Amino acid sequence: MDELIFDNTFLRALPGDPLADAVPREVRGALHTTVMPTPVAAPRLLAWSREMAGELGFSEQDVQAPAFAAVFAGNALLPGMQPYATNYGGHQFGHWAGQLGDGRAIALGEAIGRSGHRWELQLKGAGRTPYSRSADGRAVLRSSVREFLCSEAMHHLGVPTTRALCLVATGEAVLRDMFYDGHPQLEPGAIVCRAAPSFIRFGHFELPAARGEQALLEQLVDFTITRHFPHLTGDVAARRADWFGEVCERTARLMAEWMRVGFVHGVMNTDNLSILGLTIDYGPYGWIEDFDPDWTPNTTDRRQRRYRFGQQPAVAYWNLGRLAQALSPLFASAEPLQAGLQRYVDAYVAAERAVIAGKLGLADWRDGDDALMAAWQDRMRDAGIDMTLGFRALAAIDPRAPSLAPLADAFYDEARRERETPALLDWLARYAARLAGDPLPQAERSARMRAVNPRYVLRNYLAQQAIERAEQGDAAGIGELLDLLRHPYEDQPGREAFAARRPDWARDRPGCSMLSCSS
Ligand SMILES: Nc1ncnc2c1ncn2[C@@H]1O[C@H](COP(=O)(O)OP(=O)(O)OP(=O)(O)O)[C@@H](O)[C@H]1O
Ligand SMILES: [Mg+2]
Repeated sequence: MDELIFDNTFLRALPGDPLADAVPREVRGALHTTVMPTPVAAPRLLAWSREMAGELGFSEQDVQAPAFAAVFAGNALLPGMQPYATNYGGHQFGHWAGQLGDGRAIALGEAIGRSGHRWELQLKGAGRTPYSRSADGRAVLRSSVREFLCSEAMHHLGVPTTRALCLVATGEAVLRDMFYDGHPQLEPGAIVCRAAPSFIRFGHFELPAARGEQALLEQLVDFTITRHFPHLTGDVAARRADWFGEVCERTARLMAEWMRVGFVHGVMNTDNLSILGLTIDYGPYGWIEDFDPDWTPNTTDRRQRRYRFGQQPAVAYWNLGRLAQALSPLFASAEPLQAGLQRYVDAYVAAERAVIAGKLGLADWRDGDDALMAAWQDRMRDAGIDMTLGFRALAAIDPRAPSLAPLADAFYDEARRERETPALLDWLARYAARLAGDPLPQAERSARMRAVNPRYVLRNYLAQQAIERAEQGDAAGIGELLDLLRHPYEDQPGREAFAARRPDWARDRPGCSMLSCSS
């Protein structure tokens, strides 16, 4: 375990807070504060990612040793680890919120993986930092299970994401008012060790910009480019312009991926958008079940629905606008920033077309295919079809004799199924006609479709079942789900139940369809 090498560039290259304690405060002129994780009573390993452990050179024996749980609960450090919390701001639900920062996330350092890639390791729920404001710096088991599982599930789906190394129970209770209704309860606490090339967010740039700390902003921009976008060349002005454009493009591709798999982030504040285009902060996220572009899992956003599924690409664009505004002091004119934002639009259109062609099994996107997709989404919404099952079933449609048989298990409501059958058959006929003019042989088409339309996703109720088991002391359900979600595109004999549509009991149940921000 001691062989892991750390090279803590963020800490070394960027200005830090002269104070090193966890007293809540405004931290100016600095991007990080040295702060130790607060030790916990009884660390116990609940789950771990085989792939991430392998990348970091941890053997199964290492992982199972008590020292591993101690390190990733924040009770001990490996040589080379230098804990710190970072300083960022953000727009929350459309409003500038000022300094936020890592209030419960503590970075341990940047480890060099077996592949040569660098991984910033970060504990979420490791205790108070100067950025905790009035909160406790901790995380509950339920939100930590969800973060651990979804980080790895998204990776296996091929969606850019921060990763998770392990999940450790703290043996301590955390007080949470889950529905903000005046009924706080003690819940088991946990810590996830996340891993990513960097956790830099849009909000890291917004905060120094809002404070007029231009030199700090410039340092952060140039550090980000040098460390994380080394392929960009040219003079400083050109590199900065290209960098912003690439951030826009990566964000566009990420949005197309979320829309492809039916992921709703739930809290797309600018402090939760990664500068590397990774999915970051698995809070009150959810997966689309009965197809509804207006759905959001986040109970805090129930009325405004700012972060609803169908709105995500537009919100990302709005967030990039805030980033552009923050960066504007570094540009002689607005033109490069506007060009970058245009790159978002163009990249999103291109990525969306590729997603449409992939999900419908078309050799190439052609004029009219977006309307075909939109019509299918309308049919799924009106008929109450499960998104994952609905798309997966399309691969089994025979274009010479289209029928609804492959969709038999995808409906949530019998009456709506009956009512919408004629419209569905019309759509199938239109789809079959489109396939008739497409060069892909049927077998290849089906295989391609199954490679982009997952069979297994982290359905909200599945995560909730694993959480409830873990809360009862049996963490095995977490590992079982992770194992399933390692191969989301393969039919896994014996595991059909995990692909089934959400059971009725889970429809309106907290944790299954409604998630609280309280975590
Ligand atoms: N229990 C807590 N203690 C201290 N700070 C917290 C706590 N929960 C959230 N915060 C802080 O509130 C802000 C917004 O929280 P948000 O829910 O977006 O993030 P998060 O889930 O804690 O973390 P991350 O974005 O790192 O995944 C962040 O600054 C976060 O650190
Ligand atoms: Mg956050």
